[in-house]
Amino acid sequence: MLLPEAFRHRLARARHALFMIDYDGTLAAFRARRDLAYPDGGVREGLERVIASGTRLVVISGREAAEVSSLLGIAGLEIWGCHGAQRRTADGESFLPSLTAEQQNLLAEAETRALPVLPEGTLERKPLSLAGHFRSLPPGARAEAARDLRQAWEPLVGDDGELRPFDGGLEFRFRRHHKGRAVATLIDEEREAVAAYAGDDETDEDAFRALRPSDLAILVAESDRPTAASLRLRRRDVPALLDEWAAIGEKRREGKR
Ligand SMILES: O=P(O)(O)OC[C@H]1O[C@H](O[C@H]2O[C@H](CO)[C@@H](O)[C@H](O)[C@H]2O)[C@H](O)[C@@H](O)[C@@H]1O
Repeated sequence: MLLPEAFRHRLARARHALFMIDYDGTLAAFRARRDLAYPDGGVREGLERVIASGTRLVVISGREAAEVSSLLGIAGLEIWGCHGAQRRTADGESFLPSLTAEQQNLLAEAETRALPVLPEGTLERKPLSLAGHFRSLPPGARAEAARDLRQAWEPLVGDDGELRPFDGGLEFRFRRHHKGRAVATLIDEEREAVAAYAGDDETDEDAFRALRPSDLAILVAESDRPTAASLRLRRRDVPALLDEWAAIGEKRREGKR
């Protein structure tokens, strides 16, 4: 059993369940080619089983939702992309907040500053942010690219724009778009639900901190590190975690019949 016993009991008795989970580094291994980061074995089946067991399952990713959707290829999956600012419903309808003219100018300026310092093909343009990726660079060039990009973007940091490191890169984003906000919104929509969030990265710490004390924050990591999560699992444990969660829901459903 991977879930703490007290949480298992709460989940077994819950009338509503909410499971929020990150994509890269949690459901899929990191790859130098972002378009090839397909889910690990057993993940698709596990997610489908969780949904069928009656849980509201939401994937919350730094990527645009459509990318996660095409990598996962699961019909009827709710995905909140762009660090949770973009909402894609289970029906595939997508809602993206618009940027102000000032924000659009800031993003354009960030792109202008990034292009001369980043090797070709390492800047990812997203609807609400820009991410510089260092994973595909030779080890010796990574620190240099990270330093140069930080220096290029630092003058743009202010009340609105911020720099956030993530596993393998650095992102220029807007402060109000973060996973903690998405989690707070979902919990507000599902006040009665027993909830959990699982993720691996620095950006997932925002999500952990937005949970209620009775919810479960799961860090997916190979070794310990400072975190707001109370449980740590390895990525290879994730399919079993999904199965365990689904089995509890299935039992709850059988009990209701
Ligand atoms: O919030 P997540 O679902 O964890 O997304 C975080 C970022 O994931 C992607 O980048 C990461 O995965 C790539 C594929 O394995 C890898 O090449 C890169 O080094 C990783 O940082 C995605 O490209 C970003 O937009 C997401 O913010």
